[in-house]
Amino acid sequence: MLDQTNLANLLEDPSLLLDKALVAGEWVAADSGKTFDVSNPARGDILTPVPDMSRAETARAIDAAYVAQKDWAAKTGKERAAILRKWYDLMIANADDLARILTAEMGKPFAEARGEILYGASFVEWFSEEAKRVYGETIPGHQPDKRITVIRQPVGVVGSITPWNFPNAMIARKVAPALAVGCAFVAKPAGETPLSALAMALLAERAGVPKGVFSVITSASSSEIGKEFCENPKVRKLTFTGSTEVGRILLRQGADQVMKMSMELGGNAPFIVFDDADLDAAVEGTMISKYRNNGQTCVCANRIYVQAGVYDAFAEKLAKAAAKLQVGDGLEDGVTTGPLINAKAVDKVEEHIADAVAKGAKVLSGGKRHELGGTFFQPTVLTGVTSDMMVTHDETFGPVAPLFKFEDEDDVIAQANDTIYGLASYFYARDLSRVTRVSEALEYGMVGVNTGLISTEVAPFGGVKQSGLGREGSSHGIDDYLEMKYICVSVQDAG
Ligand SMILES: NC(=O)C1=CN([C@@H]2O[C@H](COP(=O)(O)OP(=O)(O)OC[C@H]3O[C@@H](n4cnc5c(N)ncnc54)[C@H](OP(=O)(O)O)[C@@H]3O)[C@@H](O)[C@H]2O)C=CC1
Ligand SMILES: O=C(O)CCCC(=O)O
Repeated sequence: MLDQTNLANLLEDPSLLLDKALVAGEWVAADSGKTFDVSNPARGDILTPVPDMSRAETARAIDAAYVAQKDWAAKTGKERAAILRKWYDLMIANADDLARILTAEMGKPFAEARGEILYGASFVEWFSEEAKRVYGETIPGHQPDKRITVIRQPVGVVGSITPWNFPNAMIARKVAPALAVGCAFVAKPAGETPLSALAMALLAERAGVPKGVFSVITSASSSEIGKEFCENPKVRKLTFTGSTEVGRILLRQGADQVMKMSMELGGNAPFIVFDDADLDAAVEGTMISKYRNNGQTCVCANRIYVQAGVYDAFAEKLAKAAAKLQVGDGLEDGVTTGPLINAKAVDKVEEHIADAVAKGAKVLSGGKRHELGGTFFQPTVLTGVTSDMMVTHDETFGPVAPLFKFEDEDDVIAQANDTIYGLASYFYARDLSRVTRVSEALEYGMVGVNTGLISTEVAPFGGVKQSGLGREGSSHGIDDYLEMKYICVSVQDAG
């Protein structure tokens, strides 16, 4: 049993565990002196208090960002790239410590947390490379004397609000493109998981990111910080990952300033298994897509549609695989599945299962709170799930695999698309025509074909419909942090 009573004792570099926030280049307490506690969801013990900041500290961070951004943008792409590359190297060098901090505050198993650190760092690496490629355009003039060029310039100061489920990667894939193109950045991480963000900011400082270019505001009053981002005229863009409900609030709040918005919101991912699929591969893909991060990702399979001919065999194999997951404290060896983030999340999972069972579904595996207590929950498989059940329309965000039975392709596509969401979707099939047809028919920003894991820094991550606006990652990931400027020059005759 590891001694986690003091997280700092588990770290090779204990200075990465911070209890101050980074505002305008200084590590400080809240003006009021108030703090709030960050706790370990696996054990319930308090890891450390952090400053409970308000609009005033946020405004100071924005002021500093506004000033610092000018010099940062004036550097060459190559100079910014070198600093980001150093930041990437430091994230890799400190990956174990960053992963321990992440597991302690969020709960995901250490190996998965380490995977997230590498994933987060990959965005810093990718965008350090893109910093040198912020290309413009030349357009043939519309009149003989006219020369037209298009340049792309940083939007300026960016505010970010991110959730607890990926405390490192969700910030990394926003701050990296922002800094790469010359923006300055003020981050507000989730109240549950600010420690990963603070550790990242310390490493950014060590890498040479200048004072004021990257601030991290810790606060238990997220709505107040959100208002400052939306109402302060020095902030030109807000980037958010979280629930669709909060995304709508922020879009409304930002409307008065007509600010640029990137939204990565909720999902309700369909995962379809056709009769011709490789069943074992489909089970493996479902396990990754459904139980990764204990079901707490916006791209997790939420509705699993299985064609009638393979339904029973698939359900049996999936239940067997789910029963093998090792639930426990993510810092213990061999654990594959941590706790849920909080009691509210457990209530939601229980509500979805109870509703499904009351309407006729059967629990094939799991179904209950785990004997470990706290917010641990048994990985669950439900059969006989139908469209009148809550799980059909609402993201469970937990370890519940609801299996729907379907007969034909048109019917399952209609069911898969019958949602306000459009983030990730998945299907398993071997028929090439079907693969093409179904990929085109799914109304989603991302489609995984014969794979349950689609996330990578090299591809554009994002949704359609009410799952969001904009894309993160890939060469497109910088677009939202840039403004286009068109310059028209009239060339006078030499004489
Ligand atoms: N797309 C995704 O990746 C995610 C989707 N979700 C979905 O949302 C559900 C609820 O999860 P939850 O964590 O409550 O998600 P929220 O959308 O409430 O929280 C995400 C982030 O937004 C902040 N926030 C909350 N309310 C406001 C506000 N009014 N103004 C500004 N910022 C705000 C939170 O801060 P703080 O935590 O400090 O309150 C957090 O940093 C989940 O069950 C899941 O369905 C959740 C997380 C991620
Ligand atoms: O849950 C999210 O918000 C993002 C999922 C992480 C990823 O796969 O990139």
